[in-house]
Amino acid sequence: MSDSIERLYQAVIAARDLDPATSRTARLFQRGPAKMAKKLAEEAVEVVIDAISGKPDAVVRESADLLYNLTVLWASAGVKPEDVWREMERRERLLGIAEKLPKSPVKVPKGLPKTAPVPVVRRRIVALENRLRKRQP
Ligand SMILES: N=c1c2ncn([C@@H]3O[C@H](COP(=O)(O)OP(=O)(O)OP(=O)(O)O)[C@@H](O)[C@H]3O)c2ncn1[C@@H]1O[C@H](COP(=O)(O)O)[C@@H](O)[C@H]1O
Repeated sequence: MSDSIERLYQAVIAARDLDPATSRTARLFQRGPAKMAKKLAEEAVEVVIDAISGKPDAVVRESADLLYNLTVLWASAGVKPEDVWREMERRERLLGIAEKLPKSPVKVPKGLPKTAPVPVVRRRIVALENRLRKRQP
């Protein structure tokens, strides 16, 4: 799937400077990030509605539109697909490590007065992330 998105990203970059009268992508770039964001949000809602309505074929079509509009917004924001893949790989490593940790739920002591602040449960993954960040060059 990442190959398809990377090809689409290259096509979006190539279409950016085409004639907005004939290229939807060029028209989106001409109208700017706010319009791109609006289209992306609309497509996300369309995916949600079709999924809840039990229309998998429509979910497929709208997901393709969603990925197209996301790719356009990435290009506009200066984000490349490989930036996102790198973040996903980083989380996979973190989650992979976190999955091996014992899940120790934080026990809130009984009898705390109602006004006492509830202890903030910091997910272990955050601690791991800090450790990994220290290790990275
Ligand atoms: N992958 C896509 C792609 N997916 C979806 N879309 C457009 O996204 C729209 C889907 O959103 P909507 O359902 O809201 O459609 P719409 O109601 O017509 O859109 P609006 O009237 O709301 O603007 C469709 O009209 C498609 O034209 C795409 N438009 C272009 N591409 C690719 O982008 C590249 C550049 O193409 P051009 O933009 O045509 O230069 C090419 O590789 C294309 O294949």
